[in-house]
Amino acid sequence: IKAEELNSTDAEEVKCRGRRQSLKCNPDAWRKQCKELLGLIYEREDSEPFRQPSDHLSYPDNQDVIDTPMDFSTVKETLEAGNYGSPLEFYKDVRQIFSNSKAYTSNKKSRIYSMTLRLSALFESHIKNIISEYKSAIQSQKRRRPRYR
Ligand SMILES: O=C(NCC1=[SH]CCC1)N1CCN(C(=O)c2ccco2)CC1
Repeated sequence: IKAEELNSTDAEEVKCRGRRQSLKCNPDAWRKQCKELLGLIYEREDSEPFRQPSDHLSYPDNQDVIDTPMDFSTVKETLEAGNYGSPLEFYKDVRQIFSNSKAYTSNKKSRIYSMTLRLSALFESHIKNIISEYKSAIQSQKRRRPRYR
C-alpha cells in the first residue's frame, strides 16, 4: 500500500506509531505539561493566597459562600498522586480556585480577586494547547475496533 493511499486518520496513526514518545502522540504528555504549568503558577506571587486552603478563621463566611473549596496544593497533590484522569479534570479544579475567589469577593476591585484575574490569564494561555494536544493524541491513538453490538 502506498502512503498516499492511506486516509488521513490512518496516516496520522501510522505517523504516531513511529513517533510514539513524541509530545504530539503521547496521550500521557499532558501530566508533565500540567506539572510545568503549576510550577509557573507557583513562581507567581499572585498565587500565594491560593497555595493553601483559605483559613476559615479570618474568612468566616467562606464556608457558606464556597461549596467546593480548592487550592493549588490540593491540585498539586492530586496531580502528583496520578489522580487526574485527564487535563480536563485538572482544568476543572484550577478553575474552581478562580471561581471561588470571584464568588467570595464582595467587589471586583479586591486585591485578592485581581490576583486571580492575572493568574487565570496565565493559566488559560497555557492550558488551551495542553488540552488540544491531548485530544489529538487520543484521536490518533484510537484504533478503529469493530464494535460488537
Ligand atoms: O485565606 C486565603 N488563603 C489562604 C491563606 S492566605 C495567607 C494565609 C493562608 N484566601 C482568602 C480568601 N480568598 C479569596 O479568594 C478572597 C477574595 C476576596 C477576599 O478573599 C482565597 C484566599
